[in-house]
Amino acid sequence: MAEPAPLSEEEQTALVTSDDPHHPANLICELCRNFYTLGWVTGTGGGISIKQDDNIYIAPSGVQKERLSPQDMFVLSHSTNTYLRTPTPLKPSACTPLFLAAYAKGAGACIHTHSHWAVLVTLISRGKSVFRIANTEMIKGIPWPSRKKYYGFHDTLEIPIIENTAKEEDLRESLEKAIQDYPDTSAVLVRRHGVYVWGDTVWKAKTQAECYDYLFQLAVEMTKLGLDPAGPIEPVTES
Ligand SMILES: CSCCC(=O)C(=O)COP(=O)(O)O
Ligand SMILES: [Zn+2]
Repeated sequence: MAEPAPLSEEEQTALVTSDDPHHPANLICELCRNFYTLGWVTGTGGGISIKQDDNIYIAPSGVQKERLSPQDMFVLSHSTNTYLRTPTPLKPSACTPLFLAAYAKGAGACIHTHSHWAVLVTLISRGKSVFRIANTEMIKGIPWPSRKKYYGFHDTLEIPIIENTAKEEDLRESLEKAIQDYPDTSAVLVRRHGVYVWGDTVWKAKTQAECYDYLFQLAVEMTKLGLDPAGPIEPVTES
């Protein structure tokens, strides 16, 4: 099939220009400012990508994510895997292959954070390739696709952990394997690095990223107190 003709300058600009605050190009800027205040995307690392119909919106690499403007956004066609918009002299996020792995699973948005809690949870998991937590209210914010429901309070949530690589883009293979091994997961932790979280929509991805981050913090604090995040509920012995 012939390559589609490249878009004109005006057409490329139109892809990222909208008064609608919910337009992906606007939303990525707003959410990155919020995520920066949470410590999720500081020092240019981390970010978010949003898919609208066939168009995937991606921020540039190596720029301060809290200072993005809609005109900085790359737009990739999912079906043809070609860029519709490439704002020079920028490069698309190094997380792009990882975002694409989430889109291959049917996601509508993918968030990558460098949250301390995500990093610490991979460290307390010492050499394990999965993190587990159970009997915690915020587990109920995480979908369980094969059961067509959300996890329940008493369920054990498992999040795969992969090892970091020198270059972000080289994580793709092990992230895809983790998704294969844990087909119900909507997050993959990267040891000493952070986490990728995806959801059906941008709002679901955001809610899930918040629930995961809460669970990671809780697990780290529980472990410091000598409590097992995946342990059973203690029976009540005194009235
Ligand atoms: C100091 S950030 C190191 C690279 C990284 O982990 C990352 O998430 C950067 O992504 P970018 O979108 O800036 O390519
Ligand atoms: Zn990163």
